[in-house]
Amino acid sequence: MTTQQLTEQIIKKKSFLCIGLDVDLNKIPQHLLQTEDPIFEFNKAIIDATHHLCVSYKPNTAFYEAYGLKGWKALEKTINYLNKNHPDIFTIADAKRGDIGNTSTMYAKAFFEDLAFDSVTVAPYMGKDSVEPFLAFKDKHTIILALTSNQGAFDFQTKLVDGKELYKQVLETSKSWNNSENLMYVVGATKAEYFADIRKIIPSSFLLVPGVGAQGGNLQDVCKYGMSKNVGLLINSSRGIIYASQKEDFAQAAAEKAKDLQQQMEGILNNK
Ligand SMILES: O=C(O)c1cc(=O)[nH]c(=O)n1[C@@H]1O[C@H](COP(=O)(O)O)[C@@H](O)[C@H]1O
Repeated sequence: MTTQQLTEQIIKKKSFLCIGLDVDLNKIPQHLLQTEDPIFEFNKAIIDATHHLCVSYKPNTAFYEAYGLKGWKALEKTINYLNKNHPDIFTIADAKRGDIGNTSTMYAKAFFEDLAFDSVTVAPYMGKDSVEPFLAFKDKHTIILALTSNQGAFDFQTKLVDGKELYKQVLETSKSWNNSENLMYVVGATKAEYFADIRKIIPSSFLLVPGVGAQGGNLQDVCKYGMSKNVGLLINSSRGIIYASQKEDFAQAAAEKAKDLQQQMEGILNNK
């Protein structure tokens, strides 16, 4: 999917919501545990109830890898289900990969070819040759960590290197990489006051913004400082949506939480 097509979906659905599919078997409704594939059944019910309210889904691979082969199979079934039934939805494998070049190529094949995701999250700290193998894939997107939502972001990312914050060095340097038009960036919703500075360096790139909901980030503030001419934002919420209820009505409850965010987004887009 191209960024142009993603923007068209945002305008059509009046939403720039990304729902995080971070499935924890301790948190899903008990009755699903009796099914053959509880992780996939949970995802399918959430997707069926929310696909009209969001433009993207982001399974974090940790929540699948934790369950071994069963978990990876459920991830494969989930991406296949999305690609077959909702090809207009932008899919993100949140895997935070990155390694020496030939290893990154294999990671890229795993997520872009074998699993056919539209994008993958990548840690940029091994530099250009660790990220370019992902960028080489046409119409696929590489979402690198810029300024993350957690407290530890202040350990390194905001430290000055040659007089400039490290995350700004990442933003600036990454623009010179081959196929950098395929880059998107992670910026945490908990860091709203940084968005204006970030937009000075990357005015139109898409930003994946996690941290709304369970981590306390504020949607209005993020949009005020982070929205570009073409919207340029994907706001992620995982636990705040998918665990709205642990009872039989869990999918309906998730849809209500998603609808609440979608309506706020519609209001913001109308006033843009
Ligand atoms: O790359 C990410 O998506 C990510 C980056 C970041 O800075 N902070 C962050 O929370 N995430 C992911 O976004 C999701 C947030 O989940 P909730 O806090 O439950 O909404 C999790 O899958 C995190 O791993």
